[in-house]
Amino acid sequence: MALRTLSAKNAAALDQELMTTGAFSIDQLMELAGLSVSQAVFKLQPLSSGKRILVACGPGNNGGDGLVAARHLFHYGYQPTIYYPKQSKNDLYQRLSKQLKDLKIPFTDDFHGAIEQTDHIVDAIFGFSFSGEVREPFPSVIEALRDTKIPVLAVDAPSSWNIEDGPPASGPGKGFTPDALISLTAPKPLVKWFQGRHFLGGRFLSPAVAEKYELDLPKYEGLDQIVEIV
Ligand SMILES: NC(=O)C1=CN([C@@H]2O[C@H](COP(=O)(O)OP(=O)(O)OC[C@H]3O[C@@H](n4cnc5c(N)ncnc54)[C@H](O)[C@@H]3O)[C@@H](O)[C@H]2O)[C@H](O)CC1
Ligand SMILES: [K+]
Repeated sequence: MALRTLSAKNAAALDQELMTTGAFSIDQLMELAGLSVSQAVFKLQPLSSGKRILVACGPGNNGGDGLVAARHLFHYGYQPTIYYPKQSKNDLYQRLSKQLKDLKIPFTDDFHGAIEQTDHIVDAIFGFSFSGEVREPFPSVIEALRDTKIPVLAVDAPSSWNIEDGPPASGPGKGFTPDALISLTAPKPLVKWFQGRHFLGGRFLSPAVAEKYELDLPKYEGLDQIVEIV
């Protein structure tokens, strides 16, 4: 099933529309995005195969999705660890971090040490607003994601990939091919170059918005917040 894609520009416009005329708040959208990420982890990494999940969070909303996912994962019985080197002062991210600290979920500054002690990794570093060369402190983190044998689930985009043009031809992300991807609301054009397991989240889109942005509304099963694209 090849779903229609959403450019970075239209993804930002759609989010703005949901939060204005659509009357959603960013907290709601991020909660639903993070919940869908947690469900993808549950599908990819059964609790019986290892509970340790390293969640790498970037400075924007992609990172926020990772923080939300970590909270849900804790409640499912996983042991998340957070790497969040560029913490935003924004109230929403502060509250999401506080919720995790109240659950005694560890935050680490040592990504390279943490990657040796995890069963699965969530790449919530950059989403549809990534552009240009990867800036510090993330180049060595992206290299570690590229080189590790531990499975990686990328949130909305493999971090460092160009949203329209896919994998970078140079830099730390050259050769970074995560095992799985969860696209949020709609796949971005980069999925053309992605070959792993692919999930879609965003079970809140109205038929009218889907039609306006020319998106496919997939058939979600039961209580699922995700659907696997096969
Ligand atoms: N509709 C949905 O399903 C929702 C998805 N969400 C997620 O939000 C991201 C997009 O979030 P945004 O804040 O616009 O941007 P990013 O997180 O992708 O990144 C911005 C952040 O990164 C910095 N940055 C950009 N380029 C670089 C670079 N080359 N080097 C270093 N740092 C860089 C930039 O300065 C910002 O700080 C979307 O993909 C979804 O994951 C929302 O949760 C809402 C609902
Ligand atoms: K990402």
